[in-house]
Amino acid sequence: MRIDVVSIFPDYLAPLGLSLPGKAQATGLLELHVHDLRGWTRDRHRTVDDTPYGGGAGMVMKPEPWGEALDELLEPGVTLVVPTPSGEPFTQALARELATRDRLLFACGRYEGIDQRVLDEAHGRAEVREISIGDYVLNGGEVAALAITEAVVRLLPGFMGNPESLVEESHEDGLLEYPVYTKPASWRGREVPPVLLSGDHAAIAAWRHEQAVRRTAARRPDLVPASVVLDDVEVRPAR
Ligand SMILES: Nc1ccc2ncsc2c1
Repeated sequence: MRIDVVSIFPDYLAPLGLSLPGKAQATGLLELHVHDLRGWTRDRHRTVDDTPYGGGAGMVMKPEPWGEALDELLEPGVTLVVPTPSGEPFTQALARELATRDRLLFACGRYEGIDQRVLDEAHGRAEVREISIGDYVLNGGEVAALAITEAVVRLLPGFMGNPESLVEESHEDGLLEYPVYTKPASWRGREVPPVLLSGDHAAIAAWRHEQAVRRTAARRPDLVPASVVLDDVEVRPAR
């Protein structure tokens, strides 16, 4: 997979050279290119934003630099990923979908966003996915690009040493992860649940699944499959 990221803060993407994505690059599974949007500006001040038509606070990213960046990078077969608070929610299912693509191009907006005409034009010639990583206020799309990249890259075939570890993870089966324990067996008067020391793998698997369901019901009732009924789990009311 090749990933290109365009941002006015390219250094923000430096962590992609470390840990998971860094390893993928070293093994040839991932080709990563980070670009400074200002490289596609034409004026001496390298202007990337301007005031919004219709008034209002903040600035909007100008279409010209983005248009030229996409002219160069949005080649046939590239999926354009636009992190935005108004996007579709990013989920593990969407991460799996993006992991099937040959090339991703992240357009990281700042300010109040990118002139809509850039996205409208891109829709006419490429797959465009506007994606949100959550309902809170960030200053731009770079954090989302980091998160989406990590979630996608670790799904690339051959990247994770033990593919089995991908199956048990949180959200892979739609549930939150069960609680985990390691040595020592007793710590500050707190003991590891005995079932985990029993060697009974069926009992351990059953306990872990029940813990995952209980934790999901308590913290994320929206994720609990309708088929599951837990009569003794306190589910916090939706705020
Ligand atoms: N403010 C905000 C919230 C979510 C989000 N997701 C991708 S960019 C972004 C920006």
